[in-house]
Amino acid sequence: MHYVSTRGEAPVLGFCDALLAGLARDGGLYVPQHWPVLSHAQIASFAGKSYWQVAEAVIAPFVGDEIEPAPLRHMIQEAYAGFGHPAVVPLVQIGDNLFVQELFHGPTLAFKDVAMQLLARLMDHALKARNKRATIVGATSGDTGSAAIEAFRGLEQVDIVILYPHGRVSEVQRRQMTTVDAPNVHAVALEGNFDDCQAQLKAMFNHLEFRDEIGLSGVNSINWARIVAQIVYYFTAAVALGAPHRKVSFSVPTGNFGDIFAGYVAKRMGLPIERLLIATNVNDILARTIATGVYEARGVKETSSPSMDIQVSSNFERLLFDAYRRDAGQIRRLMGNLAQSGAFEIDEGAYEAIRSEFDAERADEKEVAKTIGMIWRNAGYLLDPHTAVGVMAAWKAEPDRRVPMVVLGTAHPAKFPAAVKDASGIEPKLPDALADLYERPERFTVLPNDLGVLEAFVRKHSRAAQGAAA
Ligand SMILES: Cc1ncc(COP(=O)(O)O)c(C=O)c1O
Ligand SMILES: N[C@@H](CCOP(=O)(O)O)C(=O)O
Repeated sequence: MHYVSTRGEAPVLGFCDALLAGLARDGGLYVPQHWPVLSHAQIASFAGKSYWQVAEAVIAPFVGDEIEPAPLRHMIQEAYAGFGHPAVVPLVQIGDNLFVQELFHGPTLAFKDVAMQLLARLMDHALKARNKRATIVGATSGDTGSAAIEAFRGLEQVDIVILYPHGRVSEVQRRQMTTVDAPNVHAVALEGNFDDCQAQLKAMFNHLEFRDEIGLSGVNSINWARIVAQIVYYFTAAVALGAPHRKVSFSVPTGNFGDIFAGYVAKRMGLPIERLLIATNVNDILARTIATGVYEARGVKETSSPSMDIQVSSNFERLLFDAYRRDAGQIRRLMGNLAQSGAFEIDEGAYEAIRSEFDAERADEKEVAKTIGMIWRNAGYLLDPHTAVGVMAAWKAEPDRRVPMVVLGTAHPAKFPAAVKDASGIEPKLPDALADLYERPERFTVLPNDLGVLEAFVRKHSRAAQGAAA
């Protein structure tokens, strides 16, 4: 399998090089040259299989012959062995034809662990095979950062710097990033919002000299391998509910568009998904885009679902690339408009292609609180605010739910205890492994939203830049 950039001006790479590259050198995102398709019989055969078996079948076509089957299997098995539920990502019914897929049984209690636990193993494998070191820089609104730090801490081949928006993540999220005592981990509280963190990260990738000097790699969903690992749970959920003989819809709490894009890929691979519902909080750029065809960034508002307080949704570029029939020139034009004027308009044919696959709904702060309270009272189930956005969107989009609707449960309620308690009266408890989180000492550096300062910090902590032997 080969990977091409959505902007068409970067080298075509194999899986491991795309994995280590993160963002393409032309500023675009890597996507596979074609979508692999699984047969009806193959999808049907997933029924009753363990999570790692389905993961192996779904992920292997994207890896091709770049990693031998035995080590790939071993990495997948190891990645999910530590999850706190035997089903890894169990389904829970919370209403008529309404389910939550709990993606938060990994070590940092958010769906990011599902991909990050595998990504760290894949990167370590690829770096060792090349006898190389990498410096990972990640941008986070809270969950990617903690999952990445947990997955990469102590790894000999990598140094990791995580940029999070100062004062705009929950206390649990912050402590998960700042209390890890490992010499290769560096948490930076950036004076700005998540979009600033992501913009600085992309600026580092686009500064090619710096990128090469530090061996820059990425763990955000701009990295194709993140998306690959997230495709798997669409298959396990749908098959548990009767696929491929029956269609299933998904409501996905959305920010950077990575998680729902994984659902789109699952559909391209042959999974019978009826609708993909983009669920946004009041930072609703994607809901507005689906309604009007105009993608227009506005100021970010702080909400009780901080991980979705995002305006520029990186992975939407991957969808546009498909919707424009893979015309990279069109993507360069749209991204140029976005950089220049903060907006672009999607042409009619591409807009129709997007509308044929996606719906979108938005939930405001009152609706999120109401949803958490109602589901607690009616189903005895505690939602985190991000998942609550997904449930409210599902109610709005499909009140009668002809087909089963799976809401992706993207975080454990204990990551956002204040918001959950306000809405339900219940204070969710952290699992035992994190019970002393509030007592652990914190270690982080506050830095201004300034590329030069950030690059100097990263360079100082990069063993690759200092020429340390791998
Ligand atoms: C808890 C939670 N829910 C939803 C999202 C949105 O996912 P995505 O950015 O893949 O759209 C995020 C962050 O990415 C998150 O951390
Ligand atoms: N919500 C995310 C934002 C970054 O998203 P990613 O999927 O591109 O890593 C977070 O929690 O950091």
